[in-house]
Amino acid sequence: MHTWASVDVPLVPGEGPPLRLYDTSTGRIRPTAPGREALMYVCGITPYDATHLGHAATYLAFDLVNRVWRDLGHEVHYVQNVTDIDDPLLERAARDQDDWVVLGMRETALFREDMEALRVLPPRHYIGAVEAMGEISELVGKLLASGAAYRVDDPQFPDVYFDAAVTGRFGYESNYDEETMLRFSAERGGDPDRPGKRSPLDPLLWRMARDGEPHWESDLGPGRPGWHVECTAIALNRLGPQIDLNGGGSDLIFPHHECGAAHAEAFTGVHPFARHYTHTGMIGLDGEKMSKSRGNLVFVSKLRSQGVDPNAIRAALLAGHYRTDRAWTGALLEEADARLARWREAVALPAAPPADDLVTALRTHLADDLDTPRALAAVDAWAAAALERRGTDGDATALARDAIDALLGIRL
Ligand SMILES: Nc1ncnc2c1ncn2[C@@H]1O[C@H](COS(=O)(=O)NC(=O)[C@@H](N)CS)[C@@H](O)[C@H]1O
Ligand SMILES: [Zn+2]
Repeated sequence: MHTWASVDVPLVPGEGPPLRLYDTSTGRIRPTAPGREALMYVCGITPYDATHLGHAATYLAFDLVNRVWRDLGHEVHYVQNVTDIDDPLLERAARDQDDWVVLGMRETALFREDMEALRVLPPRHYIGAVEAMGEISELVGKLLASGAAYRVDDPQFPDVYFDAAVTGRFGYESNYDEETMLRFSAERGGDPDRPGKRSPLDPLLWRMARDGEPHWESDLGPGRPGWHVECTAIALNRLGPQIDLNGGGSDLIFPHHECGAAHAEAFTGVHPFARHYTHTGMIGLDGEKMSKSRGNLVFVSKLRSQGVDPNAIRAALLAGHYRTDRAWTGALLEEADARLARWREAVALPAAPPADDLVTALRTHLADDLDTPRALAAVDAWAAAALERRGTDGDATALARDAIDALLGIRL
C-alpha cells in the first residue's frame, strides 16, 4: 500500500539531549537509544471513521518522536499497518451496506490526506493486512509448527490460537493482573470464553473460513488472521526481531501489544521485542472517549473542510501532554489559532531576541517525554519578547521558524 507524501524537515544547528520516553513495560521514563537507524512500529488505523481527533493525537505524538530522533541525527525506519480486514471493519461495512474493501480503501485514502495535511512524516512502509496475508499465514504456520500455537478442539472450526504461556513472560508489557487482562480481552476483540482453549487469554491467530466471511487460502486452510499477529508479521519482516519503539494508544496496551510482543518473542527468542512500549492517552469529547463505538467523533477532514488550519489542529492537540487522557473542545482550537497568529506575527518581524535559547528549550522539553506543553510555552515566551520589540537579532526569526517546523511540525 502506498504511503503518503512527506514534508521537508529543516535542519536546525546544534544537538539536543537524548530522547527519554515513558515505557509501559517498566513504568518508567527511560532514554531511547536507537542505533544509526531508529526502528519504530506504530499501529495504523482500522479504516473506518478516519481520521478522528483521537487518531490524529496518537499519530502526532509519534510524529514528534520521529522528528526528535531525526534532529538527533538518526535515520528513522518507520513502519505502520492498516487493519484492512478484521471484525470491526466487516461489521461497519455490513451496517452501512458497504463493500468492506471499498470502505477500507476510501477511509485509508482519507487518512493519508489528513496525515499529509497535519504534516505527519510518512512511514517508510505502509502495509495492509490483506497485502501481507501470505507473510501473516506463514508466521502462524511457524508458530503452529513450533508448538507455540495450537488448533482449538472444535471439529467445525479448528481455529488456530497462540499459547500465551509459551514465553513465560505474558503480562510483562502491560503489567495488568489476570482480572484486568480477562476484562480487556473480552472488551477488545478477544474470546476468553471460547471453549477448548488452553487458556482464556490465548489469542486467535487464524480464524478458519465461515460462510459469508472473506477468507484467504493458506497452508492452514482457508481463513483470515487474528488481529495481533498481523502487526507482528509486518513488523518482524521489515524491522527485525527487536525494535526501538512499539507505539499506539493506551487501548492497545492489552491485549494488542502484549500479544504482539509474545508472538514476536515466541518466534524469534529475542526479548524484549520492543525496547519501548509507548502509549498515548485518550482524546475525549463531552466526557467520553472519542470512539467509533460511541460515535462521538470529530473528524480532521470536517475541520479542514470548514477552513481550519491543520497547523492549528496540530497545535491544539500538542497543547496537552501526549500521555494524558484529555478532552477536545472548540476552545482548544480557538486558543491554538490565537497562539499561531502571535507566533506568525513574531516570525514576520525584521529582528527578534536570539532564538538559540528557544531551540535549546524546545529540544530539552521534547526530549523529556515529549513535554509539549512546556515546549509550546517556550515559543509563547520568545514570541512575546519579540512582539515587545525587545530583539535585534536579524537571524532569529528564521531560526525560530525552522525549529518550530522541524521539531513541532508546525509551519508558520
Ligand atoms: N480517542 C482516542 N484517543 C487517542 N488515540 C486513539 C483514540 N481512539 C483510537 N486511538 C488510537 O488510534 C490508533 C488507531 O486506532 S484504530 O483505528 O482503532 N486501529 C487500531 O487500533 C488497530 N488497527 C491497530 S493495529 C490506535 O493507536 C488507537 O489507540
Ligand atoms: Zn497493531
